[in-house]
Amino acid sequence: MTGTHLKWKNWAHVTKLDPDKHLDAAAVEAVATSGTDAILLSGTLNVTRENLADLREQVEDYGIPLVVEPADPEGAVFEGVDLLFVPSVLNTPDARWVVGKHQQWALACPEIPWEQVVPEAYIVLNPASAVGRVTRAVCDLKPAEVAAYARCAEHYFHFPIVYIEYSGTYGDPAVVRAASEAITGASLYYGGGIDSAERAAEMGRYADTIVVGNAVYEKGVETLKATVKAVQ
Ligand SMILES: CC(C)=CCC/C(C)=C/CC/C(C)=C/CC/C(C)=C/COP(=O)(O)OP(=O)(O)O
Ligand SMILES: O=P(O)(O)OC[C@@H](O)CO
Ligand SMILES: [Mg+2]
Repeated sequence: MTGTHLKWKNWAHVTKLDPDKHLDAAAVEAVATSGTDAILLSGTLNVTRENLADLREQVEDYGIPLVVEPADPEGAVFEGVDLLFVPSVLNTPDARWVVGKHQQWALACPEIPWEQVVPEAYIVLNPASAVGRVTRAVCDLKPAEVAAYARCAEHYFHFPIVYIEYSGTYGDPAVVRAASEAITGASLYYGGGIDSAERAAEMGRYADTIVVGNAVYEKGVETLKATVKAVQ
């Protein structure tokens, strides 16, 4: 399976696994066969080439699409994965997280396989999350302000993915709804605090794709399966 042939735009449910956390083999198998459409290998802190490769080896034999979502250029590893989802954070005053890291990456690696790269427009809304702290995102935004970022992402920058990120906490459905009403062509991702079928269904009404991360570790695979069932 090559990246360009993957129908990532049809994914309704994605599971985000963190290379900095451990799952045993039974849990990995249960995630890979849960019905989730893809596995994202991603974390803001403590992701190394080693723990990323270890996690990739645990998940790679199940035939499920694998995506790396790097938090820095060192984490941009294409080996053994289908696609790279590369974030740009829109609501930060620090341009490093918009295009600066990307420029450093392009400088260091002149031969990036761009056809395997899918850019993501992140709107980071939990200031206490690792990604919120690292990027110093301005999170105190009204639904209309988030929607305006989403419109810029789609119509001005032509990002294929707009990602409403509440990592670690459950977000405001009114914000996700406003973003969904603001865009037409881009895929709307929602991630943060989804740990039940009810929350999956609520955000799944507005988002094209929901992302479940912490609940896999904190609540287990049965909960993950309930979130899959709620949106498929
Ligand atoms: C140019 C390249 C290849 C990379 C730079 C990419 C950028 C700009 C990243 C900035 C945003 C970021 C750090 C994204 C990482 C993905 C993400 C949001 C992971 C989840 O993070 P948390 O759940 O907050 O962190 P932990 O899981 O580490 O606690
Ligand atoms: O870990 P949770 O809170 O499920 O968030 C999912 C994902 O959006 C994190 O980047
Ligand atoms: Mg996390």
